Amino acid sequence: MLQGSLFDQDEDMALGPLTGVRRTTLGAGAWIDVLPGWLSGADALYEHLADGVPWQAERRQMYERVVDVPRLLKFYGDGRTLPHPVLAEARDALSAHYGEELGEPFTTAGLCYYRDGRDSVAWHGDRIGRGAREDTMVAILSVGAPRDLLLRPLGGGSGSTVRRPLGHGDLIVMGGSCQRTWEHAIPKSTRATGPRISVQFRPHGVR
Ligand SMILES: O=C(O)CCC(=O)C(=O)O
Ligand SMILES: [Fe+2]
Repeated sequence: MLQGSLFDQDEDMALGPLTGVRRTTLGAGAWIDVLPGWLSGADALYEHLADGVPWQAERRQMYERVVDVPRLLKFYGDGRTLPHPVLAEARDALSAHYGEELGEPFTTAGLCYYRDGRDSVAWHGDRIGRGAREDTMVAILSVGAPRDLLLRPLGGGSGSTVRRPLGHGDLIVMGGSCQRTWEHAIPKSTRATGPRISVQFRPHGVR
């Protein structure tokens, strides 16, 4: 459960204007846009998603072993009804704000549930789809406990790692060549860490 005292339990859920995003150029054609507190009143969304999404535990082949994926997942493809109306509002606001630069709308939503600090996502780029070849954007809305998102240039060594803490209601957008020239990760945390849910909005064919 979230600690009520830390969060805005009674605040109305509302998305702020995207005009407040701040862009950081990472290099090699990659950038990130950050907007802390994009969604206010995010407690209700966290609770709704934690309880209401049919979360899936997945297992993946890793070399000769099958291992648990260290987070729960649920993917909503193009045209699927999202589990809360504010997520459709968020997707449409992102499409309106970035449409010209991106050249297409955001259409899918991937949800991840990090139950505690042991859950994580290893270094990767979102390169299953077109992100392997083309510039694109992946926009992430974070709710629940804060976790760090790390970014590093592909093959560039850990000296150039960028750390962006993502808190309750925060938005980060990875853009340009970020998925193919950089990698990102949510590292495990050894500190007592509450649960976090992230919602990744992507265009059609990016995964
Ligand atoms: O949880 C996050 O913020 C990142 C998730 C991610 O990188 C992914 O699902 O591809
Ligand atoms: Fe990713």
